[in-house]
Amino acid sequence: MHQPGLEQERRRCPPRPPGAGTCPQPSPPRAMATRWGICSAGRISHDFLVALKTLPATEHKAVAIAARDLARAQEYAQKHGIPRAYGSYEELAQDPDVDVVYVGVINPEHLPVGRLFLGAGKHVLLEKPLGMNTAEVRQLAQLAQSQGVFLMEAFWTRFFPISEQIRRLLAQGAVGEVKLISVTVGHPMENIHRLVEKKLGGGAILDVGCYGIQFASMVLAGERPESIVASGFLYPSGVDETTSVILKYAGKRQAVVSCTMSVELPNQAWVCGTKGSIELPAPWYAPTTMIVNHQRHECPLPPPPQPVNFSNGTGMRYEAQHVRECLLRGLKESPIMSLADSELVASIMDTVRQQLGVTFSEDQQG
Ligand SMILES: NC(=O)C1=CN([C@@H]2O[C@H](COP(=O)(O)OP(=O)(O)OC[C@H]3O[C@@H](n4cnc5c(N)ncnc54)[C@H](OP(=O)(O)O)[C@@H]3O)[C@@H](O)[C@H]2O)C=CC1
Ligand SMILES: O=C(O)[C@H](O)[C@H](O)[C@H](O)CO
Repeated sequence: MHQPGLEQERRRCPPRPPGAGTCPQPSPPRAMATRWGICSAGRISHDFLVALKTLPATEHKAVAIAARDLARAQEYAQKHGIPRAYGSYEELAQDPDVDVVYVGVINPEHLPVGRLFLGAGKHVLLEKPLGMNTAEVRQLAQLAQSQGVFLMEAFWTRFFPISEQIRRLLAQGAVGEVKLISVTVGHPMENIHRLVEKKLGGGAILDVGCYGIQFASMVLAGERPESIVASGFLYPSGVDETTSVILKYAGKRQAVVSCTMSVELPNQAWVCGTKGSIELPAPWYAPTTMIVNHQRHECPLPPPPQPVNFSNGTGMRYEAQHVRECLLRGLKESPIMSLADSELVASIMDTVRQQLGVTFSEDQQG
């Protein structure tokens, strides 16, 4: 499963300190390309493949793709120049030439599909939310640990150069003590079947609210809130439509996250501190601009070589680069999006869903 070149490189590269971030510039060619397997021929898998094409082919190669239907896997393989297509995820798991699998399946499948690849000894980059609840996140984290493989939740937001700069600015005290984090995230998405159906793991909290919660967690360096208060509305299907969450932290600090699937929100984020503020314009969760103490900074993305489904979709290049860096260093989890942080985000979402009365069948399973 491991490439000899990568193993050698691992020995040469000492781990970087947590929070050091990923270099936004293309890194010089080192060792062999990271060989990606792609699990699913869905919308986000398409964007991930386009994002990989914005990186040097000497560093990132999509070598195989699997979908539940072979014809769709073949269609994606042809569109994206991927050498091998499989009609089952199991075949991808057994491909010895795949180093790391990008998993872009619907939420309730994250646990079983994640288990399949981790169990086969593959490194895994698994779409958000890592699990349907904290128990699922723990199961995946434990399996990755026992298998000695890398696992990361694909919160792409954290790996944009702007996010790296935010972490640096906060550490330098550029806005003083953070007092309020304010985030809105939401679009009209009621026409997306997987988002309104309970058995498909729908609802705004798991789909987009998670971005706001992980952002608060990043800004406050993984601190656990003292209290969580949520208020919202559900669809008749039992998944959440619109929710606002107040996370209260020690020392009179708050994060306020509003999310919805029914209307377009401003999709902006603010971090307000005792000495200034950081503002992220829309779409803040895929940030290419920030305004720090009234000064604007831009960090544009390379143009997509093919059309993408999601705004700034090529921004997934940064998480892919980060995964490669982690693998080169022999890390089993990311210092930027740790499994403890995934667990914290999941546990906050569990509490929010409990307060709203949103329960999935996965919540009943121990
Ligand atoms: N980081 C980001 O910006 C984004 C992340 N996401 C995340 O990615 C995941 C997928 O979202 P998206 O690509 O929009 O969704 P799609 O509906 O486009 O694709 C989901 C894929 O899930 C697979 N799947 C596996 N089991 C089932 C099942 N029982 N029913 C339906 N589909 C199944 C299918 O794979 P197959 O092709 O094998 O049939 C399908 O292609 C979600 O977890 C979402 O949260 C989504 C959008 C943006
Ligand atoms: O992460 C995302 O951006 C989401 O899953 C989208 O909100 C969703 O696919 C609707 O476009």
